[in-house]
Amino acid sequence: MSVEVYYDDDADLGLIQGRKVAVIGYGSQGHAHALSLRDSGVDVVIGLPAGSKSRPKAEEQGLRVLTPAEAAAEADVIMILAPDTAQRALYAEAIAPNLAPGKALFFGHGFNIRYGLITPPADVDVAMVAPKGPGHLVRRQYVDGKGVPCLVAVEQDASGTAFQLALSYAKGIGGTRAGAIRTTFTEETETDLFGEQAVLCGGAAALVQTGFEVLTEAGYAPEVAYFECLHELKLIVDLMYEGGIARMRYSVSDTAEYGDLSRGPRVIDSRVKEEMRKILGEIQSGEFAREWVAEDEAGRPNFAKWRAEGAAHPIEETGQKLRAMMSWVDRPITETA
Ligand SMILES: NC(=O)C1=CN([C@@H]2O[C@H](COP(=O)(O)OP(=O)(O)OC[C@H]3O[C@@H](n4cnc5c(N)ncnc54)[C@H](OP(=O)(O)O)[C@@H]3O)[C@@H](O)[C@H]2O)C=CC1
Ligand SMILES: CC[C@](O)(C(C)=O)C(=O)O
Ligand SMILES: [Mg+2]
Ligand SMILES: [Mg+2]
Repeated sequence: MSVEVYYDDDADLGLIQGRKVAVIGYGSQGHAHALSLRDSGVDVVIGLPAGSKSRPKAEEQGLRVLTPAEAAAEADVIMILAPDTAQRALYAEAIAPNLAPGKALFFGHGFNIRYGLITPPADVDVAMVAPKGPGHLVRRQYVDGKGVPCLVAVEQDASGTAFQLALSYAKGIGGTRAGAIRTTFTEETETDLFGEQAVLCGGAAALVQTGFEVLTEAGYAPEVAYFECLHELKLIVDLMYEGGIARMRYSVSDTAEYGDLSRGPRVIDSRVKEEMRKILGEIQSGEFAREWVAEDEAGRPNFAKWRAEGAAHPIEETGQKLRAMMSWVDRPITETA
């Protein structure tokens, strides 16, 4: 199945420049969207609760910060970039009362629409601009004149121009420099959850930790194991990013390539593939969404425990020491650029 990919020349920045945009939330994605839209000449206001710790970060950047309800009331386009689990209550309390015909409700991920946690009225546009990358890199790439690809979708086209408006927004954050793909809320939500669970975050982190454990438990130095299993992974993935798996295989030694071809499928075997299919099934059926919403409502006990266990893994201590010697690696995370 072929998809439509849109680039800068396909998008009219003037559409979003002609609207007032409320960015609700100023975290990883929120700061990137808000600052890049502003730098693209868009009138932006930030919506954050009164006691939010993000408020000073946005204000330091000269952005106007209101409550979510005030920002939603002022804006023509309301982009929700609060945590997925906070969006249902946020929408009911602050956004829904401030929607009116002609306004547009935007999302950075389809979770709340796909799983029926938010049901907007029929007279507003409902669209999504979902960058395929972490917010801090969305901003960094924009500043560097590059862009992170985006998925763009329209759930409800009350105005008849929702897609063009979403594409214009994507241009404002640098997405159409790299390419914006037209998709649906369902496809974005299900593939995004699958990607982060099985490959990008869950799969990659477990692979790195397990490789580190096997080497250190066999008596090898943690520093050697760290460089081998974590640091070098970025350099290997950089080659895949630039030219696919083929370019990585071109650059590594024939010995590495033979080991890759003969041993890789033993690590990621049919059992792993079957588990990936199960994970996808839990996403498609809504089981994962129900579990995550219930976990959040219970105060996130498992999330907190697993996060603490991850932070206490020996690879973190080893990495901290080694990265301290590499000023170009330990780049601080900021909500400015
Ligand atoms: N992280 C990423 O790179 C990506 C995220 N997305 C999607 O973007 C959305 C935002 O995620 P992400 O940027 O990670 O979120 P973060 O957790 O990084 O930031 C959330 C922001 O929302 C604020 N916030 C929390 N509760 C509320 C509320 N009730 N009302 C208004 N603001 C609130 C937080 O303020 P405070 O500082 O006070 O907590 C913070 O500024 C999600 O839908 C996510 O799936 C999509 C692609 C990638
Ligand atoms: C890979 C994780 C992600 O989907 C992202 C940065 O794209 C997220 O939800 O943060
Ligand atoms: Mg993602
Ligand atoms: Mg995601």
